[in-house]
Amino acid sequence: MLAARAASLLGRRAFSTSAAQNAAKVAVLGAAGGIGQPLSLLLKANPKVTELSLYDVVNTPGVTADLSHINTSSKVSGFTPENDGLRAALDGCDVVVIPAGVPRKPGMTRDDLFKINAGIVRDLAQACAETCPKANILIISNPVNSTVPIASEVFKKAGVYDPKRIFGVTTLDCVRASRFIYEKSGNLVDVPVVGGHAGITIIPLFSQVEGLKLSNEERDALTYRVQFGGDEVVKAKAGTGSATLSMAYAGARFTDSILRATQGEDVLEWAFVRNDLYANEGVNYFSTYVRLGPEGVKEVLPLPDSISDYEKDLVAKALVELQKTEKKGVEFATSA
Ligand SMILES: NC(=O)C1=CN([C@@H]2O[C@H](COP(=O)(O)OP(=O)(O)OC[C@H]3O[C@@H](n4cnc5c(N)ncnc54)[C@H](O)[C@@H]3O)[C@@H](O)[C@H]2O)C=CC1
Ligand SMILES: O=C([O-])CC(=O)C(=O)O
Repeated sequence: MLAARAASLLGRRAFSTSAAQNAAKVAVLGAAGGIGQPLSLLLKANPKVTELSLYDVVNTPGVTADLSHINTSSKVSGFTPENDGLRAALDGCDVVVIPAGVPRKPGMTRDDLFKINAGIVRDLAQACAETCPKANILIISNPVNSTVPIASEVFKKAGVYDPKRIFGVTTLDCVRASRFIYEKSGNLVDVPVVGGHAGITIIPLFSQVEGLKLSNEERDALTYRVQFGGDEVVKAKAGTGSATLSMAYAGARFTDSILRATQGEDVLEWAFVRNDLYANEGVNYFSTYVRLGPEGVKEVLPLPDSISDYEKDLVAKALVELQKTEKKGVEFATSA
């Protein structure tokens, strides 16, 4: 019954009604924020999470007390910077989800967040590298196209880098693309979205959706809507932030995928990870279909040969941008 309720909260997949077989400690860094709170709620409702560790620079005790009254079996603990709280939060973690940092206001690009969020992600990654180097690190903080390279460089410097375990969470792009196609066709289908997570680097592959027929005008409009879906929310929130609830949903889905893979299930997800698909063009991180296993990324799948010429052109444009944002992240992390 409880598991069924949790499943309906997460919406996408049904959970087994038996208790979780494997222990899984999940930390949320930035847990008191707009994404952090609903994400932590969804993780509290996920029976695969046996321990939930919440960290934020403010307001963690209240969020922790609140969530700890929910009658699922996981233990919830809250931490602040006092008493080396970050290390305590990360101790023994299997998965660390990072939505810490500032969100956009109207008129800003995700890259405008670099000035503040780059340092936040660098410092949190440093603590992860020292405290839980084998955990899967799920980065939500923008600009993802730079923060993933930053975290990777921090892990390299610390001598504990495993590219199979650092992920940029691009799931919201797939969730949006799926919803927008549903609004058009009435069919709820997965839509591959590849590339990166900012404007023109976000590439929905509508050609890969079986049976979907779009005119060129419809394809252009839907592509634009997926690429700039984040801006729609930023505009509607009128200065109070960016997507939080849909991101929490997407982050909970991706975390659940990682946990299912950890427990031995064969899972496919789209994620922004280190790979060689476009390394010849100076792009070492690219969101693509990845097969997940107990050790993180088990296989990186290339884009299908059958993508359209229109989509190939979008990939070419995205690579130019991705090369720059990766370089910016690497230079930041290696310069100190
Ligand atoms: N990857 C994606 O698809 C998406 C990414 N985002 C990004 O997620 C980030 C968070 O967004 P919101 O939750 O809306 O922002 P928010 O401002 O509501 O929450 C951020 C939280 O991070 C905390 N924080 C700041 N510095 C910290 C530190 N050093 N350690 C721990 N916690 C710290 C803040 O106290 C705050 O509670 C933003 O960078 C935003 O752009 C947002 C939506 C989608
Ligand atoms: O648009 C933003 O700034 C937040 C984000 O990444 C998204 O909603 O996709």
